[in-house]
Amino acid sequence: MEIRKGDMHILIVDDEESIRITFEMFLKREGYGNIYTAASLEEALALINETQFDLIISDIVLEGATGTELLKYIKQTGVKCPVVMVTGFPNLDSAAEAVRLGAFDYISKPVNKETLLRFVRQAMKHWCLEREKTKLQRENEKFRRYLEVIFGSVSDAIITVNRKMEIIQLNSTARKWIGKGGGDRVLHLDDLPGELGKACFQDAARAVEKSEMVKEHLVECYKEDGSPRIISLHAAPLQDSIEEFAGAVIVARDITYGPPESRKKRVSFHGFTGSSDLMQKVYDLIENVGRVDTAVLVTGESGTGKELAAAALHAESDRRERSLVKVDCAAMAEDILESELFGHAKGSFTGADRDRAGRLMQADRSTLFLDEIGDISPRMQLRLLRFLQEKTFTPVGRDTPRRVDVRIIAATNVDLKKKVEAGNFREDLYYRLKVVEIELPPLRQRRLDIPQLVHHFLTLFREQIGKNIVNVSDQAMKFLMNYRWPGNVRELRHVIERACVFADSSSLLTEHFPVEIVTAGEGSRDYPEIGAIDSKKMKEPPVQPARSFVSEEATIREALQATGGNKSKAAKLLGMDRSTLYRKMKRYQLPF
Ligand SMILES: Nc1ncnc2c1ncn2[C@@H]1O[C@H](COP(=O)(O)OP(=O)(O)OP(=O)(O)O)[C@@H](O)[C@H]1O
Repeated sequence: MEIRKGDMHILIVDDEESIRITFEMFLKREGYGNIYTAASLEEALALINETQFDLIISDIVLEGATGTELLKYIKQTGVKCPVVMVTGFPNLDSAAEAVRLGAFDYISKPVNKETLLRFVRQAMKHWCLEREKTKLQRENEKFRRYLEVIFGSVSDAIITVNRKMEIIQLNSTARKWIGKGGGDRVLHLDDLPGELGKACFQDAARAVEKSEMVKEHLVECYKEDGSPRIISLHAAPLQDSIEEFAGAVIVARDITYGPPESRKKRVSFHGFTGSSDLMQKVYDLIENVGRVDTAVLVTGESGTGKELAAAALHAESDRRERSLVKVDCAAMAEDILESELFGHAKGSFTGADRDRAGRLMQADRSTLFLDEIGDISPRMQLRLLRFLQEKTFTPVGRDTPRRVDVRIIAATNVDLKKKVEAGNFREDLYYRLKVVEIELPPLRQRRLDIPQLVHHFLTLFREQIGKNIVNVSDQAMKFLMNYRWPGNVRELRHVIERACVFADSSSLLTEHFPVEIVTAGEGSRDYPEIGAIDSKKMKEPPVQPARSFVSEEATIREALQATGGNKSKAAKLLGMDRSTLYRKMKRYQLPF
């Protein structure tokens, strides 16, 4: 840590003016800057209190005082600065005392220019080294404190031992695991109790004796309360700064997979709302399966959130940077679906006036969501099976196959297994699609989610519609909780939207809900007070005559009539997806 001569602050203390002037001149000519002089001890102390000096040159005999008093003052006050004493005659005792009191060196009078400059150079060299040392010590201390904080705050247990397996350090987690107060008394790794202690000793011994790393050594042990715990141990040899072997460090991580109830419940997940146990399982499954590049079949009644699940699976996967591509298989006739999926060459059929890449191509390196997969024709089933087996497809009207990297997520609300059994769906395709199945539970099986969903949609529509609706009356909420919800969350969403449109106060009241919801609740078992719902005690309510199902065909007919056959408008009016409307029209054999 070099100091430039011109930047230095040097104090000359001498009661003889001629010496002060001579020394100052010698130093200034040599390029040293900021030279201060003091004629007495008092003057010197006053200057020392004001200025941080890099060097003090002081006569050992001052008028009415001594240079050693100056040294004592410097020592007592902790001022850091080398002091060179000038002795009038070579008195070894006073010189020795000066050095004992912390003087850097002493010069005997008479002092010529060369001697003075030589001493100044040496003192400066020493001062620079001192400053460098202090800086390094400060940095080391800072670093040590950081490490201490990290060491103490990590959830892993960390133990360091020396070559003799004596414990050098334990962090707070390690102390906790070892047991109450045990950490203070444990001095040797051999003293650690139980299976964990034994394993730590073995791994540390391997690290120390063979200088080997131990990775992911799994140990099954028990917590103080008797519950099982799985620990993953790592041990590594420790070497000090001169590469000498110093011992080992052991890091132990608790990887026990806690039972689901011990983990925090999620109230929402990728667009889903609901904290019921059934939905927690769905969230966990999506999270785990999302990352694996496998085909997934999402099942569940209409409106349970199958499309949301597909989007969540895509969002959890490494393909998330590219857009999810969706194909609604029920909404299209076979030929159209074929060219939609696989693409076509210009002129391959009437109306094919240009090349079309198709959704599979579009979904390359992404995910293709095939909604209503149960509705595809046998020919499409075969084409899809080939694609899943070979990862290649040939666009309509072309000869050369194309290879793409597409993850398939399919969804259905029909019982595909039954379709397979009835010979209406290929078994081989069924198993290809259903590598993993995610079943979304109907809303009536997770009524605990209803209040959360109601408030979720209330917030959404309040903002969209621009009304200040903040609440739902207890009576209305009870009806909502008692209803069977054949259309599941989608139906609930529409019911809340409709209620928000009708509401003219700050609350949604019974009168704002459709009559079938209010009457369906009558006579059925009441659920407990909203705030006191216990999901475990909740069972399915007695099956109601599903009013909305009884009149469904007629309602759809009416809606189609009212919209002049416009299926998009009819679907909107009915509060269902276009694909759902198509499926239902098929089911009731209504003309397309
Ligand atoms: N748990 C949920 N939380 C919030 N919104 C939900 C939830 N489940 C479904 N929804 C909403 O309900 C509507 C229907 O969901 P979605 O389209 O995913 O259902 P689906 O099972 O695919 O229906 P279908 O079988 O009729 O195609 C959407 O508006 C969706 O955002």
